[in-house]
Amino acid sequence: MEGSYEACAEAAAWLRARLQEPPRVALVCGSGLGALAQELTDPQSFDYADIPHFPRSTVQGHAGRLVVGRLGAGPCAVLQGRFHLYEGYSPAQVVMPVRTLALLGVHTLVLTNAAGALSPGLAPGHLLVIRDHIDLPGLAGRSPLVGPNDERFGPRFPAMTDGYDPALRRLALALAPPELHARPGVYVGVGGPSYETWAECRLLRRLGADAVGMSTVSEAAAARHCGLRVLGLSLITNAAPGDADEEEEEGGGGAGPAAEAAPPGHEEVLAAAQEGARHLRRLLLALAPRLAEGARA
Ligand SMILES: O=P(O)(O)O[C@@H]1C[C@H](O)[C@@H](CO)O1
Ligand SMILES: Nc1nc2[nH]cnc2c(=O)[nH]1
Repeated sequence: MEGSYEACAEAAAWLRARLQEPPRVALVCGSGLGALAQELTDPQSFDYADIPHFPRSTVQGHAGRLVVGRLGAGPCAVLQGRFHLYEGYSPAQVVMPVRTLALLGVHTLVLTNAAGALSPGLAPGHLLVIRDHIDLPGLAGRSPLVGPNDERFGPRFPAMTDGYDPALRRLALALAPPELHARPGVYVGVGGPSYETWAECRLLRRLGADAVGMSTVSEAAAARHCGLRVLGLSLITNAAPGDADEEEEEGGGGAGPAAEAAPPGHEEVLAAAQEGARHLRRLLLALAPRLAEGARA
């Protein structure tokens, strides 16, 4: 039952019976980004604990609440909190809210996250508009699409070359406030919950990733499987470790990696995300009319 079509359909029916208007657009808030829901007017709020079959949020900065209201003129659902593989949830549980919202009639999904910068051009407070992703858990067999395929969600072999909608991406880049220094790039999703080692960061950079995080990729795969349009936004909250460890290894007398930057921590991630959310809220409002347009891809 966990994460099955029937579980998602029951959750969707429960919500439909209580909503003034079913949402057409949905937004998933990353760590510390729950304030994005403050842009909704006429909000109705539901604790995940009350929605049938919804998992529980266990991570600080993820309130565990679904808020449905109007973003601009269009009906929109905001998930204040998501589920991660490192919490012990299965890939199907992680994407259960996305599939539930698809069954409610959502056609466009905005995935936000807090991420570490791998690319030297990115710094805390900057926005990476996701052009493409590397789904490391998925490549290792932990995709929500593994297992018997339920055709009511989508096809056995969905394409992912068009994972992130190019028109929405261009629009986000054009409308982002200058404070966000928005640029397109590649997000790599890892399993977590430990932050990356120096060597892992070096590997991820060589794979072509610009930012690293512990979410988003499973949700994007499930969303495309259901035919949703996806916009992915990574708010950079910290620099992932750089490339400076060789010198220490060789006994070169350098300051060494520990001196280069403080190691990442969740408190720092939350603080930077809350700061950046102010500007992200403006971007969402500007995007609202175009998010509301359109049907499933
Ligand atoms: O849900 P997101 O991807 O925004 O959360 C990031 C990844 C980890 O859950 C946490 C690490 O600080 O923030
Ligand atoms: N994996 C990972 N996730 C993050 N989320 C926010 N910052 C980071 C980071 O540096 N690494």
